[in-house]
Amino acid sequence: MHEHSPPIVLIGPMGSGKTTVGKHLAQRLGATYTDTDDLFVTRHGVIVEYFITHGEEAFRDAEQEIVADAATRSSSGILSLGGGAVIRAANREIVRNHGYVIFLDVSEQQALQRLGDASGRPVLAGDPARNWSRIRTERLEYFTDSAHRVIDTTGLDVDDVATMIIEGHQQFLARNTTHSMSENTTPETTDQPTVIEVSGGSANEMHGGYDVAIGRGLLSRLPDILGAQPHRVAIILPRALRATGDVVKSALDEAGYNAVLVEIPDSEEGKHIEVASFCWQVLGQSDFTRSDAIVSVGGGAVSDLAGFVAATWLRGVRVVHMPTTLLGMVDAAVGGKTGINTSEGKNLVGSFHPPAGVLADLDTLLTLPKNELVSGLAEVIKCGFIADEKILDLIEDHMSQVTNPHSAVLRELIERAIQVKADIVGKDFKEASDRQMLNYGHTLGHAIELAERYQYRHGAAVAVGMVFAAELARSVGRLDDATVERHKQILEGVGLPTSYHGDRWAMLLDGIRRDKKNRGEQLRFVLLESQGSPVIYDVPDESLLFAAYQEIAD
Ligand SMILES: NC(=O)c1ccc[n+]([C@@H]2O[C@H](COP(=O)([O-])OP(=O)(O)OC[C@H]3O[C@@H](n4cnc5c(N)ncnc54)[C@H](O)[C@@H]3O)[C@@H](O)[C@H]2O)c1
Ligand SMILES: O=C(O)C(=O)C[C@@H](O)[C@H](O)[C@H](O)COP(=O)(O)O
Repeated sequence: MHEHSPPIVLIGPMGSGKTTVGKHLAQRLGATYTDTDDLFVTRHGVIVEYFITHGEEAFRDAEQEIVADAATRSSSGILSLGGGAVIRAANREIVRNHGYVIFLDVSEQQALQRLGDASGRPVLAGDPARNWSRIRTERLEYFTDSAHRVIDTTGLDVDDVATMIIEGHQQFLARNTTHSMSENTTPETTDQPTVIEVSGGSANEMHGGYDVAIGRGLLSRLPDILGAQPHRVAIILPRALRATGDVVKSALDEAGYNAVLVEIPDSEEGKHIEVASFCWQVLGQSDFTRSDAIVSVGGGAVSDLAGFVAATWLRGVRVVHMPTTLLGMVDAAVGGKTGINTSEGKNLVGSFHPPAGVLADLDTLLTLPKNELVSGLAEVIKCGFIADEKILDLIEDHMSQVTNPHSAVLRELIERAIQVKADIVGKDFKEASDRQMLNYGHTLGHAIELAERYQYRHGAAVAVGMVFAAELARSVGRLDDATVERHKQILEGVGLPTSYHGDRWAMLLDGIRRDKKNRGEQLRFVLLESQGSPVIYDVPDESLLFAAYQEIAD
């Protein structure tokens, strides 16, 4: 580590690995390691005793002095902050202005495993699991607020976490050679974006084509896509992405638009008619006209809902998607399908409404939890099986890199998956024929999501659905054993499920009967006849489905 590099500051809840990762990082970088809790003990004695004798306020005052000293004195090195230090706004500002701040997060289960019997942690006494969760939740906003980057350390090896931090730190330094650190909320472009066109002009054409840009620091492109016409812009986003939304809003306000933030419930909770109705209300009260525009910032649930609102408000206004999940980038934001769920099923109400453009900023993936990256990989793998085998080869050859948001492999996977989708959507926007192939794995997948009341990740459900489709294809003599096995190997390899509860068939069949590909009583599936050759299969007899289900039932 260069002697004048800003310190790497680790924050996070108990058990997230601050000490272990911090010491390991210091060793790898030949840097110093400082822990504010250790400094506290050296200056004031045992923390718990100080806390009890002097009270929390006095403890936080003393801790604040230590944080200020440690952050400003160390021009380099690794600094680990006591878990509660982020409660003080002053501490958050100090570390953010003086260092590269990493929020190490962790699951409750893994934190408790790491903490052992937690006897040295009086704040966990009584019910460690409940107390740990409560404390993490209370501090979550502060952690997120202070951090330049979030890393979920659950299940990760300490050396891998260190590598992610070192790579991130190098990029951070590169970005800050010409900017002060406090300006670092919007990462700067360090490379050329890739632009993939989704062409219009097919028989069922209803748009003139649009671009999907993939790269870093793409926000500056937004005004160009919106154009001069819109006066008002509604940025639809979930609460969790408020900080990103603020940055987008400032950029739009600076560019002369009148931008409003419209916060909606997270994930599938947002894909409801009540939420659409709330958005229509905001647009109405803000006097949104036909020349105004909507920007979605978030995952697939947000682009589906925001796209639906854009499609229906005044019978259609412009929408630009800024996907912030892998799944959103490679799939949901790309093809102009919009929709909401009803209590009977997934995406049952919706519309085809092309975006004016899509900005897939890879830097947003830096904060995405690993399970969400894994979920997005299901749609990438789907594109591999239905069209581009190189996707599968890349994943098999670089398994450890596919969830690393910095890796060139992940970027190539994203670009290839988008290309597959763009090629299909460009020819059949309204799903009259070939577009149905993008539904590979979704017939059972959507039924699982419904059965799970949308508490199951979309990608995970699609993964199970693809293995089911592969088993069905094998059982009717369409697909060879090796390709079926390849489904299981690759999906399991990245951490996706390939089986589902044996006792849920009746419930799943209900969902399958409501799939949009069915015609009348005829159930239809997308099956593979070989790698890269999907077809529509009219199911001649429901008992075939049940038999295939036995192959994936656990
Ligand atoms: N329209 C389409 O063509 C299409 C295609 C595929 C999927 N979909 C739909 O997309 C939805 C799934 O999308 P998804 O997997 O993106 O899920 P999601 O939108 O629910 O997002 C997953 C979670 O990640 C959080 N998040 C988003 N960006 C983040 C970031 N940068 N850092 C940290 N957290 C972040 C969200 O707040 C949310 O909690 C489903 O509803 C599915 O039906 C639609
Ligand atoms: O773009 C498409 O077409 C797809 O089918 C992509 C799917 O991955 C996606 O999940 C889509 O939302 C499913 O659409 P639906 O029509 O089955 O609701």
